[in-house]
Amino acid sequence: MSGPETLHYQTGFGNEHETEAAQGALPQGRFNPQKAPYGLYAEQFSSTAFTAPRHLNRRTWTYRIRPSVVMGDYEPYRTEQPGLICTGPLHDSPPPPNSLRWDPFPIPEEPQDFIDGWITLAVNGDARLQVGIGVHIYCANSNMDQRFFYNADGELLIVPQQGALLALTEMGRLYVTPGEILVIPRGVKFQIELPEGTARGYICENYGAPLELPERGPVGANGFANNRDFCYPTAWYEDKDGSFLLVTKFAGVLYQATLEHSPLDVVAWVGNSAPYKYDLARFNTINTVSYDHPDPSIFTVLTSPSDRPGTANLDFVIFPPRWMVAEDTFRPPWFHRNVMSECMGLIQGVYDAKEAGFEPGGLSVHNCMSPHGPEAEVFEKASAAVLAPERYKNSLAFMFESRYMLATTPFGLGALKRQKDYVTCWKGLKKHFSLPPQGA
Ligand SMILES: O=C(O)Cc1cc(O)ccc1O
Ligand SMILES: [Fe+2]
Repeated sequence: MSGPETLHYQTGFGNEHETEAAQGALPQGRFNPQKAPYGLYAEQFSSTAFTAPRHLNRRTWTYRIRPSVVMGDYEPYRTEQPGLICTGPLHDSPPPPNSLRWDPFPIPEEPQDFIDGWITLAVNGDARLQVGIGVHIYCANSNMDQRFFYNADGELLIVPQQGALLALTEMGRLYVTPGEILVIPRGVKFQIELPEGTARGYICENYGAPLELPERGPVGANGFANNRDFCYPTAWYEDKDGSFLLVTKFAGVLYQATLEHSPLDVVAWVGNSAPYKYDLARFNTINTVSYDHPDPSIFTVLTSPSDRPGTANLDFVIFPPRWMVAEDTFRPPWFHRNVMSECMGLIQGVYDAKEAGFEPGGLSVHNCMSPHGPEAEVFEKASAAVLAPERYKNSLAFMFESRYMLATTPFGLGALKRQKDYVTCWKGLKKHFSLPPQGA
């Protein structure tokens, strides 16, 4: 097993990293010399168009034992389990204006690896147009065995909630635990192992532009997620012949192809497109020290911009442990209606707007313009609270926020884990209105 202690990382978001698992494997001074060192093949991996502006351009040169084209043809994916992976658009499922919430899904009894353990709950946009997101959860109890996966439909933002993940990828290995996130670029081949035997968590599949760090504006040169805290793997490879499957999701359809060698055969690489992990505890939280509850955009870790300025295809926002000091302020999230569609999950603890019914591993969807906010008990309590400085401890919630309305999958709508009475958490909000007596 490769525990956290044996793995080394290179740090710096979007840096041009370079790494070799065998000394001298990385060509110097050019990317594709006539003969690459040690008989390796050079292969470029492009995550943005060749012509994307320099500050957005992402590509990596890999030096591998065999080029990726050494593989069988793709054919439809064969599985005994009916798949629960869906991709936008969902033509027969209009996005619901009702707010939705699910209890956590259980880890299955039957063997299920990371790929077969995907359940899609909501999607928007259109993967074929590279617009929108898919929201999935995963519940797994087996390592991916003799098979590898890549997603042609988007980048994967993986948010573990329970159990560590060991991601074996073309660019190297990453060990990721709850409280950390893992981002795997579109197209990178990988295998997930479960060092603790079981794992559960969330996946946001980003069909749009690769996630990037948000602007800091007047906050300045530091703060929020700092570039140096993003960890990229060092080169690692296996020179393994055998009988393997490469599974891919391409325009919403799963395919498989045979491989006679492990595709994790990159001995050296250089570039700025690679999987990375980030410990959410490193987030430098910035908030009010005077009054009012600021918009949660102050908690944005990563953003996938759309073509409309400031209006994201996907914002990944967290609600980390922090001090609350706002004076004369209703401190929990306010009641609101938002043009952006919100999908929330909970990694641990209790979320300040919802003290009951929103469990770690659960998920909620509050769609475009659908009203939501603190539940009745939270409203009463926070309206009467003594406003001393208070530390919000041991709690970590997050939000996938998108400009596009979220459609719920038929499985998600029909799931026993869906709380059919979610709306009743606001039923107890009483009328408090009264004017002072006339002439008083
Ligand atoms: O709906 C939610 O709980 C997420 C949220 C949190 C917050 O602090 C302000 C606005 C918002 O949408
Ligand atoms: Fe909200």
